[in-house]
Amino acid sequence: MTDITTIRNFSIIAHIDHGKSTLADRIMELTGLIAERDKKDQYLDRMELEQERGITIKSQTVRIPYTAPDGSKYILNLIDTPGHVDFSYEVSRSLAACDGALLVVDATQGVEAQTLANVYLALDHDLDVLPVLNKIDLPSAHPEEVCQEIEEAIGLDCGDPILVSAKTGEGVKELLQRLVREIPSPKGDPHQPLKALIFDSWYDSYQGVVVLFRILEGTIKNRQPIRMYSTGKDFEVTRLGVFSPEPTDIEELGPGEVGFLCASIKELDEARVGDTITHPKNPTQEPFPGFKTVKPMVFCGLYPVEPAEYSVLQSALEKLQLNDAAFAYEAETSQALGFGFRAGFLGLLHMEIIQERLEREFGANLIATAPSVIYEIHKTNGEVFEIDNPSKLPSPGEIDTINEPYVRMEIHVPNEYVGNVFKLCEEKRGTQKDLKYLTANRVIITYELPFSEIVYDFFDRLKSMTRGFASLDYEIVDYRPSDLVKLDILINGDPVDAMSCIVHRDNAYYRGRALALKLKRLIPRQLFEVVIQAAIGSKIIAKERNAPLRKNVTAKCYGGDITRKRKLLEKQKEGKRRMKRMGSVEIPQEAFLAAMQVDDGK
Ligand SMILES: Nc1nc2c(ncn2[C@@H]2O[C@H](COP(=O)(O)OP(=O)(O)OP(=O)(O)O)[C@@H](O)[C@H]2O)c(=O)[nH]1
Repeated sequence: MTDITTIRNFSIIAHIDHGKSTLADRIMELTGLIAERDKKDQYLDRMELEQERGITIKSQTVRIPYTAPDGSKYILNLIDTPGHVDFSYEVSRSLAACDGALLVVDATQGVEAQTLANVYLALDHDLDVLPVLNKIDLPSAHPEEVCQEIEEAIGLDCGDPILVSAKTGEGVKELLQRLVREIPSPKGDPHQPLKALIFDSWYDSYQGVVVLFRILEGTIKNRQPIRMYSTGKDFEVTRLGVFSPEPTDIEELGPGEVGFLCASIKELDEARVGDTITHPKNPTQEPFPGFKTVKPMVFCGLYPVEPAEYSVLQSALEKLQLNDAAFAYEAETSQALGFGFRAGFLGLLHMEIIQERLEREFGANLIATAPSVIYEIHKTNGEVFEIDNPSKLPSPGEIDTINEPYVRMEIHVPNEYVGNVFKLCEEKRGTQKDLKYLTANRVIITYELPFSEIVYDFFDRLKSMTRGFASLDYEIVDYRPSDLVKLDILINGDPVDAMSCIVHRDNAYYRGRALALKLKRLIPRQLFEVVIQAAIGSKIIAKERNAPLRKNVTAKCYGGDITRKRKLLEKQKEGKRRMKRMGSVEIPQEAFLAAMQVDDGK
C-alpha cells in the first residue's frame, strides 16, 4: 500500500490539439516510465484508429513513479481524458477520480471553447486546476496575453504560469515539481469500509470485464470478495493491478490509489461506470452518488451491403457495444435496404468512429443512412412518443406538434469572423443569446439552435467560414415545438424510406429540389431511365431524371486489350461493393448521405 501523502491523482484537460497527449508522453519519458527508444508516438492513444485521427477515445490511466530533485518519491496517477465535445461525459467521470488537473492551453492559440467547458467540469468536481501554457517553443507563442485570457475568462489565478514545450520537453521537469507541490494528495482511511469509484470499465476477451477504479476509503486485496453497490452483486477479485504503463499485478491497494481489477464479470452492465465497489461483509454506508447515464442523441441506419452479411454486422455490433456503453443499437427493417440496424451515438464524431471501426476492425461492408436526431411527436389523439427515424413519422393529419431538441452553443472566434458566424447560425434557425469579448479581438458568441441543423454540415461550414479559427462547445438544453415536415424521396416511383428526412417547412421546397439534383448526380446512369422525385406528403415538389445509358462500359476499350478490360471490370466491381440494389436500380452509399450535403442556399 502506498503512503497516501505521496499520491497525486490528476488529469490533463485541454482543448483539442493543444498538446495533451504530447505532454503526457513527455511526462512518462522524463520520469523514465517509457524509454525514448520504445516510445510509440503518443502512448496513451492506444487504438490504431485513435493514432490516425490523433484523438483519444477511451480513457487510459497510468501510474508513474516519480522522484523529485530533493529525493522524495511520489506516485503520480495520470488519468487521461478525451478532448472532444461528444465525449464530455467521459471527461467528467475521469475527473471524478482526480484531485487536480493540469489545464493545458496552447500559447499560440489561447483559450478555446473546450478549454472553458473542460475547466468548468473540473471546477464542478472541486479540482485544483494548474494552468500550463504549452508550445512556448513556437515563435508565435504569446504567453502573457494567454495568461490574461485565462484570468479573465476563467477566473483562474495565472500570476505564476507554468510554461512548457511538450514537444521539446522544456519546462516539463519544473511542471512535475509544481504538480507535486500544488496538487493535493488524496484523503482516505484504510480502516474504513471499502468504497471505490468505478470510473471506467471495458470488455476484454481474455479477462472479461476490466474495471478501473479509485479507492476513496478502505483497501482492496487480490482474491477478496467485492460487491457492486447498485446491483448488490458479489464477485471475487481474480486480478488486481495498475497500468505502469503495461498492466502490472499488485497484491493490495489502499485509499487514494488508482488501479484495475478483474473479477470474472461477464457483462459491462455489472460494473457500471459511476458505481461503488464495496465489501460484502462490511459495506460502506455512503456510496458515490453515481453519474448521469448518457443517452445517444444521434441515430442512423446501418445495413449490410449484401443481405448475407447481416450476421457479420450483427456480431460486430455486439462486440463493439461490449466496449462502449454509450453506443446503442437495435434491429430495424427498411423497405429499401432490407434487414439492418438502427444505431444511436453521442454525437457525429462518435458515429464516424463506430462506422469506421465496423469497417476496419470487423470487415463489415455497410451502407449508412444520414443521421437523425430524436423527435418528440404529439399526436392529435393525445399520444406522445419519440422517433429516431424520420420514416417513422406519422402522417401529417395525425400530428398535433413535433418537438425537436435544441442545443445551446458557445462559439469562440476572432472578431473578423463574427459576421460569418451570425450568418451561418441564422441560416441554421439559430437565436442569438449572448456575445462577449474574451479579449479585444476574440469573441464568445452564444446561440440556441435546433440540434438537427448541426448534425449535418454545421462543423465543416463553420470551419471554412472562419478559416478554422472557430472553436465550439454545445449541450442539449430542451425540446421545442417546430413546424417540421417529412421530405420523402422516390426513385422510379418507389419511396426510399432510408432517404426520408425531417426538415423545417420553410426550407422544405429548397431542400427537396437540391436533394433531388444531388441524387441525380450521385446515382449513376443505368440501362433504363431513373426518375428521382422529392415529395412532401403526396405532393411532388421536385423531379429529376437520369437518361438511360446506351453503351456497355467495356465498349470504350480499344482493340480488345484484355487486361485493360479486366481492370475496368474490376474497378466496376470495386465500385459495386458500395452499391445497394433497390428493385432494379443501383444506388451508391453516398446517395444515402446526400441529405447531409445540401444546405438551404440562403
Ligand atoms: N511546436 C509544438 N508543437 C506541439 C507541442 N505540443 C504539442 N504539439 C503538437 O500539437 C499537435 C497536437 O498535439 P496533441 O498532443 O496530439 O494534442 P491533444 O491535445 O492531445 O489532442 P487530442 O488528443 O486530439 O485532444 C501535435 O501535432 C503535436 O505535435 C509543443 O510544445 N510545441
